Amino acid sequence: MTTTARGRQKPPTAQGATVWLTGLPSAGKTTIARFLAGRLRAEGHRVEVLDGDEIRRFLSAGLGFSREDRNTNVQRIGLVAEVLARNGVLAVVPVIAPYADSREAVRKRHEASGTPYIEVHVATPVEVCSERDVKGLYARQAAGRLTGLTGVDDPYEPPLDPALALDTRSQTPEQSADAVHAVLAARGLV
Ligand SMILES: Nc1ncnc2c1ncn2[C@@H]1O[C@H](COP(=O)(O)OS(=O)(=O)O)[C@@H](OP(=O)(O)O)[C@H]1O
Ligand SMILES: Nc1ncnc2c1ncn2[C@@H]1O[C@H](COP(=O)(O)OP(=O)(O)O)[C@@H](O)[C@H]1O
Repeated sequence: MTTTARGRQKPPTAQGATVWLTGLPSAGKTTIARFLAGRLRAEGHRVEVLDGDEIRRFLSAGLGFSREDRNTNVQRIGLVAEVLARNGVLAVVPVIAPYADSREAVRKRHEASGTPYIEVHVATPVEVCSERDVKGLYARQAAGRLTGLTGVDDPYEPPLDPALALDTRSQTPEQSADAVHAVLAARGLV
């Protein structure tokens, strides 16, 4: 607590951060984001989950999955996340963000304002993702009804130096979320 000029007690300013969960479709990004957000909220933190699907319905409506459109989508989300995080919110971002240069631009935006940015690679192999196939995208691609699926016939550039890489084959979603929480705790952010 700090004391104001009039002697009133002011709560300490909350420290925000962006946690970006990058990985293939069906890797586990959304599931981990939900578990992590639930735990953080229960601890009293201000949390927003910027879900890729929801963002694409509104903020990024009309964008497709070309390299250019994905970059535009990721930069928009990066801007919103940074604004939230700069103002004390823990912004949790389960978004594929397949290109390293796009992710780097988001990192730089955070660095420019001194806002913590934590990159987590949800490193589920494509074979496991295609078995999970939560939204049926891998089946549609295999049937020739979808092209440009990330990790199959569209690029995914894995992070070279993430704060954390998760092997979701050997963890429950809760364990994966707890591992992300541990990184936040180690950095004094929670
Ligand atoms: N061609 C293609 N490639 C990848 N993903 C596809 C595609 N078409 C639709 N979808 C669905 O779009 C969901 C959101 O994508 P993102 O906004 O996270 O993608 S990106 O970062 O802009 O690349 C993404 O959500 P998740 O499955 O939760 O990752 C997919 O379900
Ligand atoms: N450790 C784990 N972390 C996250 N998801 C997991 C894990 N283990 C199994 N899963 C399952 O994998 C699927 C991932 O789906 P989802 O979170 O929608 O992926 P994405 O958002 O990356 O497309 C869910 O059915 C989830 O229950």
